[in-house]
Amino acid sequence: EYMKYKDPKLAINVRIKDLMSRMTLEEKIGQMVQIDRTKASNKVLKKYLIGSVLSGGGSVPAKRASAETWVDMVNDFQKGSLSTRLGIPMIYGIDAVHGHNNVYGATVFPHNVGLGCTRDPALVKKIGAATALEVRATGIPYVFAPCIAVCRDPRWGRCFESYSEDHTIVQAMTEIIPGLQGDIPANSRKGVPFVGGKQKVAACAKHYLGDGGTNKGINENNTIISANGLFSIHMPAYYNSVIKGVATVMISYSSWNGVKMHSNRQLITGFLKNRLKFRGFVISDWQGIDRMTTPEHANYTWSIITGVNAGIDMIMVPYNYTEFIDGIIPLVKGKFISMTRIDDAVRRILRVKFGMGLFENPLADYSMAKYLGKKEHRELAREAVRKSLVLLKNGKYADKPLLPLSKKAPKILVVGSHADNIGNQCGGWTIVWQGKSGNITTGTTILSAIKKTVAPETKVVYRENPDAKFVKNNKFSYAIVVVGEPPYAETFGDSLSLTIPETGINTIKNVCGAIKCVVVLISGRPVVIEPYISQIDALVAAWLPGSEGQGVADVLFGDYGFTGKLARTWFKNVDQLPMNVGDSHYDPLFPFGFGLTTKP
Ligand SMILES: OC[C@@H]1[C@@H](O)[C@H](O)[C@@H](O)c2nc(CNc3ccccc3)cn21
Repeated sequence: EYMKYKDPKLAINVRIKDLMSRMTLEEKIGQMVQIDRTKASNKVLKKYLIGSVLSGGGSVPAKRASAETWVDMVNDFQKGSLSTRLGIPMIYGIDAVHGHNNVYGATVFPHNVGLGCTRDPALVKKIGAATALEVRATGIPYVFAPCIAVCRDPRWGRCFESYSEDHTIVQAMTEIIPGLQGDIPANSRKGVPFVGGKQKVAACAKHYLGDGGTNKGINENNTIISANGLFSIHMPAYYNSVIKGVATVMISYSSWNGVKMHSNRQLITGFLKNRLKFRGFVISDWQGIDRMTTPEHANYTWSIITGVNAGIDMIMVPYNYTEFIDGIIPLVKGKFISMTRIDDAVRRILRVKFGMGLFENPLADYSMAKYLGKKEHRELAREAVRKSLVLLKNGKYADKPLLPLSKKAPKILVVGSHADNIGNQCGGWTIVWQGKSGNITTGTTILSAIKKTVAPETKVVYRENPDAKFVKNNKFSYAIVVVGEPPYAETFGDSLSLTIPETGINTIKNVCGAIKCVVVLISGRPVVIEPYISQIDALVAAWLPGSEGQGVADVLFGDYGFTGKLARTWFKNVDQLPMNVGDSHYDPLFPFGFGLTTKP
């Protein structure tokens, strides 16, 4: 029969009010629960009234699953939610942090560390729009992106997820949010979540607050900084995100001056909700409330009370959802958590779901499958790769630049662990959580791009790690050396040494010691390179370019000029860290903003 909340002609506030008035405590609590897909099913969603499901890094319905398989999985979960008493649709979330990176065949864009070097917010907005289409192709309406961390120490394992050490660049790159969600209508109230229809997705500004400022870059650790420092460096991009209508904000595992962010009521409720007027929902990180205690999960009751009372609206449980539900219900009944707090959380979640049209379009179809890995998106990614490259050295003598390389050299040598390896050029959060070396998805390796770019008569010889004799005795005009960091994510990426693996250094020495070489560095951050600079003729920072390696060859061979500028200080040695632009003591190998250019 007719119920106001089901009527799309009514104002969202009217629909929320009507629905809230009908909901039991169990139905309200269910909306606050997000579980991993491995624990979800049509039956579980129906029985426990779960409001959200996620794919953790690399969690897929099947290896190399097609868009249609994804759609079928999401729809099956959704039908469970739609069959509940009130039929509130669930929202499925996934980390699409550089394209739809969990999905085989999706376009993999450069990671944020490279995008910051483009200084091109309009480009990043287009990347958001393309990503939204590829995510919707798989029936998913919500992404845990963008990460708007301001990484202040490259020893942090997640520094590659940060656009820059300079918050103003991070602020500019929040343009990805209207790309993902759509432009907010001119007269809409600031802070209200906005998602413009079935070709757009809800976004998530993360991780609030100060994730990029932890001590020595230790992941999930302590950000020791004054309130002034926190608000001037780590907060600004959240203003931009809220003004642009970001639908959700994810809380950081890290602490500020010893206080866990997941417990920080002043910053979550006091500032983000009450001062910035953020009206979307706040989501915890994975087991974020468990990790409020040491050891984690040591006092789950306290974690639930403190996390929910701090202002967390949706809990990424993700596995022990019965423990959470059975834990929180008595806490509300016993007034440890007020009904007002629960209603605020549910209202925010419903506002996002109503606002994005999820009640009207809860189920996906196969009509958007064609967007996954679409040629136009790969061309956009290729452009982003071109603009992200930073030329740090171009020839041992200023009047003898090595780049752009000749396409007509008779014979050239390509070497290195990262030259013919899609997995290595994509980095972490690709196909699997940590990323993986090898032929893990579709795309163009740097080697195949080089082969496509040089003249047909040019001979391209590839050796992953040749010895010096081979290099010397084969009359190569020059060598392209592609080496760098292996893929990593989160704590696995934390490094105090910031060296690249020995093999890569070996390759540089063997090759650059014998013939003219251009080193293309694949890394998630500045790494130790100073000791080898004198042996290297030309040096390119390529960051983590993603699936479209053609963009690297486009610029190496002069079809396009180098334009990228460092968005991060390149240190001389790790003893200098942390060292950021503006610091009183600033003695970099290459300063923030540095980047040589070449003419196309
Ligand atoms: O994938 C969901 C979230 C992601 O959006 C956050 O940015 C990230 O902090 C995040 N981490 C995990 C899983 N972390 C984890 C760490 C150690 C063991 C198991 C899981 C999930 N997520």
